[in-house]
Amino acid sequence: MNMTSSSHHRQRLQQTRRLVVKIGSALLTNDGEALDVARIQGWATQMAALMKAGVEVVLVSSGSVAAGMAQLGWRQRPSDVHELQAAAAVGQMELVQTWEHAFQQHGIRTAQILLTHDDLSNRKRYLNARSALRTLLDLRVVPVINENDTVVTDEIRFGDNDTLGALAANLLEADTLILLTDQLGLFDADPRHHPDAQLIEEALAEDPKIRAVAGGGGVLGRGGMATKVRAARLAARSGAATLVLGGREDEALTRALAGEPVGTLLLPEHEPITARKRWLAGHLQVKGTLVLDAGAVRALRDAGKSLLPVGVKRVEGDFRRGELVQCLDESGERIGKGLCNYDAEDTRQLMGHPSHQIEALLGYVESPELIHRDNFVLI
Ligand SMILES: Nc1ncnc2c1ncn2[C@@H]1O[C@H](COP(=O)(O)OP(=O)(O)O)[C@@H](O)[C@H]1O
Ligand SMILES: N[C@@H](CCC(=O)OP(=O)(O)O)C(=O)O
Repeated sequence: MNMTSSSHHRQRLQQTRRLVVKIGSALLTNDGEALDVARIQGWATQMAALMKAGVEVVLVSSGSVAAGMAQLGWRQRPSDVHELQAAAAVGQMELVQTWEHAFQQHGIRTAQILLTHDDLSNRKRYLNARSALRTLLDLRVVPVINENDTVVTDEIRFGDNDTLGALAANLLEADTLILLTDQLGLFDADPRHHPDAQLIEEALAEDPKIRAVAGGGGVLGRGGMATKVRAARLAARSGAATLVLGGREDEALTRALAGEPVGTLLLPEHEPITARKRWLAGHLQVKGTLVLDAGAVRALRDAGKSLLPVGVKRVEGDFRRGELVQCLDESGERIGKGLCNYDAEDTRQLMGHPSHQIEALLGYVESPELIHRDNFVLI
């Protein structure tokens, strides 16, 4: 196994700013019993504490089919897709109410987001989802994401919210994806069938040996470790580390983000910044244009610096904070692209001004730079 020095990599979990937590069906419903409300409250308490410490939290919650089955008194997961969809529709109501109630105890609101994989491969819907989710995070609301089971057939058959968790991590450039599950992590063989299997503490998400040990899941969720390992590879594209973590352990989330050696950490091959830049270069569509003066072009191209508002001469397009913009020199040649820390209107107000005037011009300061160098790629 491609083991790496444990403590060093665990530290990156302590630095998590934006976290996606995905919780599987088996865990949420205590292996198919009704929703485990006490545990849900426990996880909400841990997430609320993380939010108070400044971490942005996005939740991907499975469990609609399993909760619906319990409510309808079905003991066996039906194979008929329409019955699965009916169970999901019933269960989703209880699921979101339970999360809303659990977070309410901490003065935090939640929002229901139902997505399909198709939504995230369609450019326009992808950007819509991204903007809505970013706005919710700005409002300190916890998005509770699940698949839109009524309109899909493949996903509901294969039950794969692990992938949805990874896509959410890509979409929001999260630094950490936690897959909470019913095992302590990824083992070198399925512990349900091999009681002496050993927990893998750390590996590269791309390691082929990791793929080989990951088997399918139980009867409720079904994705198993195979979809978790694939999700870790997807999340690694945008630089996120994935932690497969036992959700039944006390304070599992709190301990993991304090850097304790719990669960299996699946790391991106490239440093987060390099991975994010590669992903930025290939995966996002530009929403606007900044025309830069010669000094700013030199700072970005030759000195690898961040872009400051003072070096911007013109702003085109209508983009939101955090969206991708391209940077051109005054002759129209493309210099690069990056994520802009201010929306188009604010950027227009700031252009040409030194950063110490930002507060006076806008009444707030998001950051002194318009585009941080970690979020910029040269073309
Ligand atoms: N190498 C492995 N290590 C740990 N669990 C494994 C492994 N291979 C298969 N599994 C199975 O994956 C299951 C978890 O996946 P799944 O049932 O889909 O859960 P979830 O609902 O959390 O997504 C475990 O209960 C276990 O039986
Ligand atoms: N939308 C389905 C997703 C099922 C699913 O992915 O389950 P899991 O493998 O337990 O995360 C549900 O909520 O039941």
